Amino acid sequence: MNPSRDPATLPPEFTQRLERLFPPHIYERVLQSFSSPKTTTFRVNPLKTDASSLQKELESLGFEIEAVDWLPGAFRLLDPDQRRALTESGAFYEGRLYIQNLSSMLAPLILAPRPEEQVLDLAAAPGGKTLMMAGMMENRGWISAVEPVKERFHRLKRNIENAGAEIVHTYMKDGRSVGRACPAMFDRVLLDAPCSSEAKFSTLNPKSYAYWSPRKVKESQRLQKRLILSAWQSLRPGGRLLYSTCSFAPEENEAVVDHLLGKAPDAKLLPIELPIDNQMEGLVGWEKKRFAPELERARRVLPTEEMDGFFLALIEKSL
Ligand SMILES: C[S@@+](CC[C@H](N)C(=O)[O-])C[C@H]1O[C@@H](n2cnc3c(N)ncnc32)[C@H](O)[C@@H]1O
Repeated sequence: MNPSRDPATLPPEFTQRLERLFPPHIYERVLQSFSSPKTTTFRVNPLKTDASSLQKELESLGFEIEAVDWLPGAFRLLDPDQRRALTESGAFYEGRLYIQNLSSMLAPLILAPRPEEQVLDLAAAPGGKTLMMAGMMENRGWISAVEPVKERFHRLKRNIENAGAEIVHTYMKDGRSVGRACPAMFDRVLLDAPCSSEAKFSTLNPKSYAYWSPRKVKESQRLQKRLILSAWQSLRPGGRLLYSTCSFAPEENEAVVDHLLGKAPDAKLLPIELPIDNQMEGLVGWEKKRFAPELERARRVLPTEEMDGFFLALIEKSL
């Protein structure tokens, strides 16, 4: 498969599923986003510097950047040709900045961990969200970051050391076992679940969807259902769980959260306020399957020229 600007190169079974999921005007937009290059965005690491010093440092080196007005500490790189130079800059190497899609930054923003809390990141590598949470917690408290895949685990460790995130403790473990091992231990749990990644497919990188199939979506769902129950078990009463994926598939999103709601009478979905326009509430046109009405509170972030597609659900455990 060769890189192409034509969305017609995506697997037809995949685009048909999207067509059933979204209203026509959104479907067209989503489809086009798979063939457009994305703006590079990044985040200041407040454990090493502050946004205005970072901005001055990068501008003095000739980088064309702009602060994202709805997300303090986030920037966009205006000149796409400077991406390579950014990844070779001292600020990048020394962990003063972290390149991250804006959609990914929404998960910590909505979970909102605070200093001194006990936090679990159940699927953590390479660590972008873990590090953002360590910054929000001002390096005070405790973050357990779990990742079972060896190479990814070591990358996570390197990123944490480089960022100076001293409150992060890493565990090379399967997230499915954590709930049983650490019941009711955490104030906040992030489950940024392994998924089919279909909201990040790009026709410019056909490898991104080379192995996609409806069967893969179902396989992801099986793992996600077990991970969400483990995440729930590890959460203390009164605590909050943020479930996110970079997939559009209801099987990997609503169905997984619905599975938890069916097993946990103490689970309640909370409304989510996102500071962006490109979002969609609830489900449109997804065939016969019905989910708990509360699922309307979950959000899909629609892809744009600078944001990947994303799904977010915030769930609270009753006291
Ligand atoms: C979407 S990525 C996480 C991205 C990360 N939160 C970030 O922002 O950098 C999902 C991660 O889950 C890991 N994973 C796969 N199976 C897992 C399991 N059984 N338990 C925990 N994590 C798992 C994958 O290796 C992958 O690193």
